[in-house]
Amino acid sequence: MGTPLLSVENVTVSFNGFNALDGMSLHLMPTSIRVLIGPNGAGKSTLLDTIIGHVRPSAGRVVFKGHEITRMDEYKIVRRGICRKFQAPGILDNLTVAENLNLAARRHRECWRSFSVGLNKEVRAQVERVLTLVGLNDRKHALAGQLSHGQKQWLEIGMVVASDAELLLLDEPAAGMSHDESAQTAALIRELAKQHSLLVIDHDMAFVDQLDAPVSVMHMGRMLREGTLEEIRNDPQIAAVYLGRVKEVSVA
Ligand SMILES: Nc1ncnc2c1ncn2[C@@H]1O[C@H](COP(=O)(O)OP(=O)(O)OP(=O)(O)O)[C@@H](O)[C@H]1O
Repeated sequence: MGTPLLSVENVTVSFNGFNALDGMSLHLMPTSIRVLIGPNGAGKSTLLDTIIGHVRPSAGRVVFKGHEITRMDEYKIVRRGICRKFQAPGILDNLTVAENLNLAARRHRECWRSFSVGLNKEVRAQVERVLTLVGLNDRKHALAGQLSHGQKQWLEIGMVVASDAELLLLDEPAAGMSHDESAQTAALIRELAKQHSLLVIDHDMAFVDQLDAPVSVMHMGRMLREGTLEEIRNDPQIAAVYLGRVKEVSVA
């Protein structure tokens, strides 16, 4: 087994004495997808917040590409190659699709090389590559505000990719999408996993099934179980932690 891209080791996060994460551990290999599920309040968002440096753990460590990033400032973690996409799109409605991608690609590169001669050419090439990847080539001159809900989500995923993030943290990327849009989003995530790693929170088991990836189940701030979706579905302990929501886990 190779070296993980990301290791979360025994992390504890407390809010006023309550442990939202309580000795949580998770390892993610390069170019892989991991789905994170768990009942409400299990600590999934807090885990993503901790990885990106938004909340500080009181114990444990987070290691990314061999370097400890625990308690590092959020902007430094982003520069190192981790990017989080929230459920609500954070795109600029009055700019075109290409302009939004251009901003994302440029912002990251200018942090590193303000005086680079080849910057414009490099940014343009990156924008073209991402437009194709997220399937928005024919919408590149459209205002982002005029896109459908699904297209907005793909644009935002594209912005994360344009910023050269190696690890993408996605929070319910297919929420509110039609059946077809969900399927396209799952295909996009599988395509992205050829070059990136993705940690995806989702509650929609039909969507999780399409991702065809290992599933980690969180409960009360820790890892309860890891396995295939099939193994998770057939595990009585997992059905028990979901209480009334057993059906959601067991039905495709
Ligand atoms: N800033 C905060 N201050 C106090 N408590 C918090 C804070 N953030 C989260 N919590 C608590 O920590 C626990 C874990 O919350 P978290 O949002 O990480 O769970 P989750 O698994 O993402 O849940 P959901 O699926 O409902 O989004 C919850 O009990 C929540 O109320």
